[in-house]
Amino acid sequence: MTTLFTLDPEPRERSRPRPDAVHVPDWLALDQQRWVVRRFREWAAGPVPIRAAKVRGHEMSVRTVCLGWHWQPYKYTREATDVNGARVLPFPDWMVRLGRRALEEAGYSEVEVAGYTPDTALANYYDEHARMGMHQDKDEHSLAPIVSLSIGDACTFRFGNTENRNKPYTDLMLRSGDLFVFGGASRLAYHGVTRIHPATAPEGCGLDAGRINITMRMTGLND
Ligand SMILES: O=C(O)CCC(=O)C(=O)O
Ligand SMILES: [Fe+2]
Repeated sequence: MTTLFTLDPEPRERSRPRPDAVHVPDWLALDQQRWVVRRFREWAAGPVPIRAAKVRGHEMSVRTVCLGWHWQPYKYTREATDVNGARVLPFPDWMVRLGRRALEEAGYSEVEVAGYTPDTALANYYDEHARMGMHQDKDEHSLAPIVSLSIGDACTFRFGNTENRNKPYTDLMLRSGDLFVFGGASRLAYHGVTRIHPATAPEGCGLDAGRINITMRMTGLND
């Protein structure tokens, strides 16, 4: 039975909002979250500093730093030609291993797991006012699954359909440590972040305010 002021909330259930999309609550432990937040702070410092990408001349409210390949709306490049021209940091081996473990957790086959070699990550920072409009991740030339990790404040994540930005969609609460994987029939589903819930980051996650989201992807690009 749940009571109002319970200290240990009930474990949250795993869900599949659509075929080939899975939400795994509390996947990363607090010490792992803290470790990733430390890495995020290193990435954000450069060589390509974290920045708000411009979409059709308008700065996004989310700030992004990339690994492996630099994303700017509609393309991936090795050098951040829209920031300072520097080459982005390499994609770390530990993140490839983490991505494979995420697919395993999400129920992908051994062959799919072994073949998963993400080569770019977009690490986003949301302050309490930041949002991300409904969009498809379609600048990649590969339809390999996307692995998403969340740390810090919770958000409302809207996961929709592959046709358009409108209903049907499912609103999920992504909290610190949660994993979300979308591939296969959901790889091109529209999705976005409709709000950040301030002051919901758990003690010890390494982030006092705001939310970090990391998505790893396969670009399908060669040098
Ligand atoms: O912040 C999130 O959970 C989603 C981020 C996202 O959709 C993206 O970076 O393309
Ligand atoms: Fe996205």
